[in-house]
Amino acid sequence: MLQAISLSKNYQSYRALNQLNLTVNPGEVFCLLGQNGAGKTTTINLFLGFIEPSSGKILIDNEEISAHDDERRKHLAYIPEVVMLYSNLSAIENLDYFSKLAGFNYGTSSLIGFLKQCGLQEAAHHKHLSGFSKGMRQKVGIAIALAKNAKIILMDEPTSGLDPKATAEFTQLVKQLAAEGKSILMATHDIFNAVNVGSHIGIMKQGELIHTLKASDITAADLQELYLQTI
Ligand SMILES: Nc1ncnc2c1ncn2[C@@H]1O[C@H](COP(=O)(O)OP(=O)(O)OP(=O)(O)O)[C@@H](O)[C@H]1O
Repeated sequence: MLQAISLSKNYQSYRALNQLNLTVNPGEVFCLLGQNGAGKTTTINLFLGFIEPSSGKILIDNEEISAHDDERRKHLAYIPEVVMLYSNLSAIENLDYFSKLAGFNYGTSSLIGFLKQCGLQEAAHHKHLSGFSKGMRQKVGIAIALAKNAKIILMDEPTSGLDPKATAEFTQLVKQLAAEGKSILMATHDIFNAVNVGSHIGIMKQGELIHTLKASDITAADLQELYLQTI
């Protein structure tokens, strides 16, 4: 379980995040919406330990973690908008490399199993990443998260720039991860996808979480209206 308690971040005198309270339980997909500059990436970067909070707490499984707690952050995986992998290595080689970095040494059949679970077509398993689409890279990124046995997955605008089929495949995969008990926090600009994939939705404005809703309680059209009224 991932939690922020009164989490705030200042960049010099600018308050980028103000007193954020947020919980993502196992099996939940929390989608963060908000205009450019609302504080979504700042939130994700704080959870990842890329930046230090000015005040407030971050908890994983009810235990507070510091910005430098790399050991406890092993439970976290990160899927950015563009998954950074080695273009001159194949999907299997990338997966093997990043798994080993996280302390896991898998045989080829297990590595193939992770890639298959993420829907990467078999013909691509041994191909260099240089020819991969954005959607294919994301599948490898998620395979790495699975191989790391991450309980919590943070995603920053993962469907931005994906075509509708790749978005649908990605959405299906995220639902599958949640069904397996992962806690997922996703920053997105895609209101339709937030309702589709999210269990919970937050709308941020100027560093504050203004609304938190259950996705089952709102339609995409109503969410869009609420979003436009809020921002
Ligand atoms: N390193 C930094 N130094 C100063 N200000 C920053 C820094 N990083 C972010 N900010 C500011 O903090 C605010 C929140 O930025 P953040 O990137 O979290 O927004 P966001 O909601 O992720 O936006 P987007 O949708 O464009 O990704 C913005 O006003 C941004 O300019």
